Amino acid sequence: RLSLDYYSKTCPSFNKIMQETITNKQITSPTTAAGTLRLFFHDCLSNGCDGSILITSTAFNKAERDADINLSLPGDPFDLIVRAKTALELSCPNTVSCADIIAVAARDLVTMVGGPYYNVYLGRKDSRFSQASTIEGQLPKPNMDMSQIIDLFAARGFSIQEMVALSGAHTIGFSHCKEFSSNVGNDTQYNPRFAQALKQACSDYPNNPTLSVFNDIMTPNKFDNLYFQNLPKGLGVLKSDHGLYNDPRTKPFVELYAKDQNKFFQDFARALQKLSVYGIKIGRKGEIRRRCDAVN
Ligand code: HEM
Ligand SMILES: [Ca+2]
Ligand SMILES: [Ca+2]
Repeated sequence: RLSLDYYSKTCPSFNKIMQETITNKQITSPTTAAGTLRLFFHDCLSNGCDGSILITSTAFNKAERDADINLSLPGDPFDLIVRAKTALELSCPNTVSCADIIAVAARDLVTMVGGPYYNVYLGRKDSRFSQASTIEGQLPKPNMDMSQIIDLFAARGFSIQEMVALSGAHTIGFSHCKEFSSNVGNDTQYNPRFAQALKQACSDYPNNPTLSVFNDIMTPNKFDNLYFQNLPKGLGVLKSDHGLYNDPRTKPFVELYAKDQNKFFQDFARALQKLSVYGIKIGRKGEIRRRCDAVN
């Protein structure tokens, strides 16, 4: 079973090593926080929070991280996990799972950029496989309509309110132009001046696929509720962001979180804590990987 002090005897330096590694990485690469939160979300929704997303492909196996939807995950969070795992293996070999490392890193980074703190229960095991072909349909896409997104979360036990709270993660980080550019011109939900600015920022994106914009133009690096305040003003970036304000099932929660940051923090923390134990493997259902990018 999971517990808060899972490593207190077997790896007493766990907390210290995690904190040092995470702080160093975030200070030198401030985009690590958003990247790690998205990495964690994608790991958990694809076959559970089991580190399956960290495995690299081989000649015989195309792994999850090479599925189309994961190709935009930045390198920094993967690098962070490697650093933490390397340091942990020196102090306490074969003890700490990669799945636990991501869960703690996501929590610490959310807190570090201004968001809420919540407890992360430990003792997850790592998956023994990772296949790109298994994740089709497991992750939301910005062009899905709201019913599809609601159903996708509901199938995993998350309510509409929890889904809206979790989407508040878009208060930090980036989206690449290809994720929204086809909607900007013909979607009236965008604020016209904002649409103009997005078009301009993305004008060269067919030639330059790395072009991207902030998810929250007001406070892109701070975890707060400005994302929800942006939506009624037409300042959402993705079609799915606009959808949250334009669907009667989700709109009341957008309005609630736009008004009340404490409520957003409370609900986000609770929902992310719930997500962080989704589909976990314990006991013999998994292993402690020696390297996070390969099964033992
Ligand atoms: C509700 C449905 C959701 C959809 C359709 C969606 C879609 C996307 C897309 C297309 C991007 C841009 C990625 C890129 O271009 O690099 C993105 C970014 C991001 N998403 Fe979501 N997302 C959803 C929910 C969530 C949830 C629940 C979380 C976490 C709890 C999350 C966390 C993030 C973060 C942190 C980023 C920024 C990543 C970065 O800066 O590297 N998203 N999302
Ligand atoms: Ca997984
Ligand atoms: Ca923000």
